[in-house]
Amino acid sequence: MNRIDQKFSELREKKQPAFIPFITIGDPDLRTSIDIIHTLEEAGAAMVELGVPYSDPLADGPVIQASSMRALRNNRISILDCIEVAKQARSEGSKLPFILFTYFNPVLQTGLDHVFPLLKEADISGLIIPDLPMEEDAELRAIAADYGIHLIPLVAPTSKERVQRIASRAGGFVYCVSSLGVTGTRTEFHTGIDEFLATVKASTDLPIAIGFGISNREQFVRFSTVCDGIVVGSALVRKIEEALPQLADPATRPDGLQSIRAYVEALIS
Ligand SMILES: O=P(O)(O)OC[C@@H](O)[C@@H](O)c1c[nH]c2ccccc12
Repeated sequence: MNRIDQKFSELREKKQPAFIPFITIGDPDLRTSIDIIHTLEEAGAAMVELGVPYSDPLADGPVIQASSMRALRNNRISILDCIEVAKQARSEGSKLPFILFTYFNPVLQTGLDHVFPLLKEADISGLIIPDLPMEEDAELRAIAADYGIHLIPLVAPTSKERVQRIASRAGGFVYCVSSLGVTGTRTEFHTGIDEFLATVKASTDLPIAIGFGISNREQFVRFSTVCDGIVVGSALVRKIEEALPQLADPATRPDGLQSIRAYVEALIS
């Protein structure tokens, strides 16, 4: 059974939402990303989105764009490096379901036939490719299914009539984007967000998760009543950015990791 499915059914039993953090792999470096993955797991993350840094993150706001640039500037992170990070974290005992988050170009450049065996070998359970529209995902969806890897679709409040079609082909869970525009913390969400979430929920038996803009406990609680999962990216990436000086020095590294853990624990428990 796919780790994502397993985790959602465990959490459903406990009537708990899945906290799904997003981090940019390689920001500030690969080893620190592995330590952050372990820290997120200790803090209560249900699964983790491992972001492949990309030079043209068109769907990302300033925080994640800066994070991608740091990762690429520090050490030219490739999609293969990110897959390796997942493999290493697993070999160090992580039980988290891993979701590789990547724009389509790095997958295309590496080649589907090359990427999928590596994803499988690294025990990666899901894939999110924000710039791969449903109309063009047939080949990738078929290969993902062969490897038992969920291709997790994004649905936006404007996806109205497409929601049904997108949800009917989804795997793992349906990622509901809370607002139009790019990633980044928000105080307001798309008007009609609750109706949108109800529409998605009615169109699939899969769990639904919400992302874009969530940063505080009040928002986490609000969306936990409707969604099975809550994704937090920018707010967490910002915390990592603030902790960079501590993470850079072995003497203060534990404090840096602790500040990340404290943020997550305050958010979800
Ligand atoms: O950063 P936010 O506002 O918390 O949103 C989650 C988001 O970071 C993560 O899921 C993600 C990172 N890059 C993306 C691009 C498109 C859709 C989603 C994403």
